[in-house]
Amino acid sequence: MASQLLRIATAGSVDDGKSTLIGRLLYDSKAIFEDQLSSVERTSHARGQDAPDLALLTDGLRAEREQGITIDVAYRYFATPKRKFIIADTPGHIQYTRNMVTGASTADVALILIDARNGVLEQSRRHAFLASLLGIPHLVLCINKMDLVGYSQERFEEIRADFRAFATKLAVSDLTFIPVSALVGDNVVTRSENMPWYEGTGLLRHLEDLHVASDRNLIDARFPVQYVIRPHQSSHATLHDFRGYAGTVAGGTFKAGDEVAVLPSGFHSRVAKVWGPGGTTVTEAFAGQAVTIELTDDIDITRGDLIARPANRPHVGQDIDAMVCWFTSASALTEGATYTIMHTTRSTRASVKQLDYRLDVNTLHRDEDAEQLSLNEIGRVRLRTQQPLLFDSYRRNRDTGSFILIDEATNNTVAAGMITGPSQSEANVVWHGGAVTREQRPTKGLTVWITGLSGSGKSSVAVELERRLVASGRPAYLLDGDNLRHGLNSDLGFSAADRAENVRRVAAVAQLLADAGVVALVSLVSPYRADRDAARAAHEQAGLPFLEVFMDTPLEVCEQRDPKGMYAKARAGEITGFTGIDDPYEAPQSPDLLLRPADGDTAALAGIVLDRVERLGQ
Ligand SMILES: Nc1ncnc2c1ncn2[C@@H]1O[C@H](COP(=O)(O)OS(=O)(=O)O)[C@@H](OP(=O)(O)O)[C@H]1O
Ligand SMILES: Nc1ncnc2c1ncn2[C@@H]1O[C@H](COP(=O)(O)OP(=O)(O)O)[C@@H](O)[C@H]1O
Repeated sequence: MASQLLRIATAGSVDDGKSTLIGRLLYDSKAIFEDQLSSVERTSHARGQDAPDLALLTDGLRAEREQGITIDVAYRYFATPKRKFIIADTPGHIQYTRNMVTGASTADVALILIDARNGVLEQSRRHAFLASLLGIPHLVLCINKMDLVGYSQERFEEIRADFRAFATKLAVSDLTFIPVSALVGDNVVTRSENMPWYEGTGLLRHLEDLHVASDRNLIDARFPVQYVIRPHQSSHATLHDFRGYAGTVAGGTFKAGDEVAVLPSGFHSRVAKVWGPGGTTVTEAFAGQAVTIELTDDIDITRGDLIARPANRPHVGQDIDAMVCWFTSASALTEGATYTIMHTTRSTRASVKQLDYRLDVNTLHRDEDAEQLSLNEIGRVRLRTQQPLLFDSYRRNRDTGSFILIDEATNNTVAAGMITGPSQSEANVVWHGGAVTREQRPTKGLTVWITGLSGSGKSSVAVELERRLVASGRPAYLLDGDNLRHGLNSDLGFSAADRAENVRRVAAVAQLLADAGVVALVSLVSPYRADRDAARAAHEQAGLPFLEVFMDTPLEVCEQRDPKGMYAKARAGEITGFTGIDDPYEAPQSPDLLLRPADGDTAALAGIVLDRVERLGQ
């Protein structure tokens, strides 16, 4: 593989020596153009300086930049024989949050500068926090101006200990400290002879050797469709019938032959071909590559849809929890406000249902009474979108996990957001507590969630459980997917989005029953892991026990039983998207209970579940 590109974000102010450090990297690695250098040398000379002022390399650029208000982040490219680098240089002025978020959201590594004389300042903590919020996997702390503290090892150790104490509260997995002097050149490109006590590598060497391949998410295949190339659109005769989907791979890989699911419709197909930018086919497309995908079937796909794997899909939903950074002083984020949300290739409207808290980035304190987010402030919000989004958590995927908010009146970008996950219940809505507490109720409720293929025996076990529990005096109630689809869920079909909604509603009803002291017995195919996980999370958040029972009956057995003749119809093509046949079933990875036909008949299986329920207490 060609030398891997490293994306670097820098944080720190001019005073910390950031510009000089970048200049030093470019200068000592001979990565700057001759004309730039001679201009810097001339200017330095004119100012009576002997050595070139390396800060001019980046500051000159900044001066140009500040004339225009739109470009806040400058990207510098340089290369060594080992690697190519892009540095996002974000000025440390008032718009720091915005600049850091825009400049650093794709970074592999963040360089944070600390002036050795000043030690860890609020600003250093803020930058480190932002880097961790943005999910930048590697953090390099350059303790700069070591020449001004007599190259003191003690001072270096002191700053390192101080910063480490703060960093334990952050989600940073790789933290490196390098003592440098950008001005003199110590430990930037060449190892310093002034600090023999430092046994690590210099900055450039560290950046060259940084292993980032494993940081990339190669598992979750995601392809947000940017535009559809329709048949007859091309005048080229051979392309006359061509229908392709253009976009940038946002995770995992895509290659011809891959089975895919198109969301939100849930239709399945296969990748026929993957076209690269040059108009030739490529064997495989990776995250970050712009390609056109051709499928074997003609499916109705529009911009904003997403192609994924049948057994590995993003969340589909309208209720989203996210951390949001507010960018503008012209307005503030408040509950109830509505914005345009741009998420991957989809845009829709989003309203702020709730501002959970505002975060003090210096102390990491959460202010739950906050009523708004102003310029540079960060907080957690709950959003409701008009159309469902197809998303992952930002932690899992930076592309499908991030969005921006646009003010509909001014068309300005007012915020960037990082999705933490689907909204975790209505627990934060003002809940009108009744007069009776859960403890005061005569029985303790819980939810038994039985998942499995159609015909796996879910209903049989659930019916038997209900009978036995009620006979023993314990209130229990069966929520059967089939039955609920006649009433509560009669508006839902079997697309991935509808199934997600089906599961969400049934989980909400189960939660109410469990809260009331009833054993809610859910019998639902619920084929997607993410949906079941969300049901569990909602229960856990509300402090209610949740028991996931997996009816692990092999497909062949279910198909043989075929009590309603559904499998026969699915095989005959009379029903499409039937779970197990041409729709996926994502088996639970760690269910609370796993029941197999070999474990006994319905009565025996119900007995196993009952045992577990009784062990949870009354
Ligand atoms: N396309 C498709 N896929 C799966 N199942 C289908 C489909 N179409 C109809 N049915 C019948 O509907 C029952 C499943 O409904 P659920 O509400 O449990 O499904 S889901 O949880 O929303 O996936 C299920 O009933 P059970 O056999 O009781 O599980 C099926 O008989
Ligand atoms: N443990 C079992 N052993 C043998 N047959 C079973 C068992 N459990 C259920 N069945 C039979 O399998 C069929 C499907 O069961 P059902 O409970 O309706 O499944 P599901 O609710 O998962 O669709 C029924 O005909 C039922 O009699």
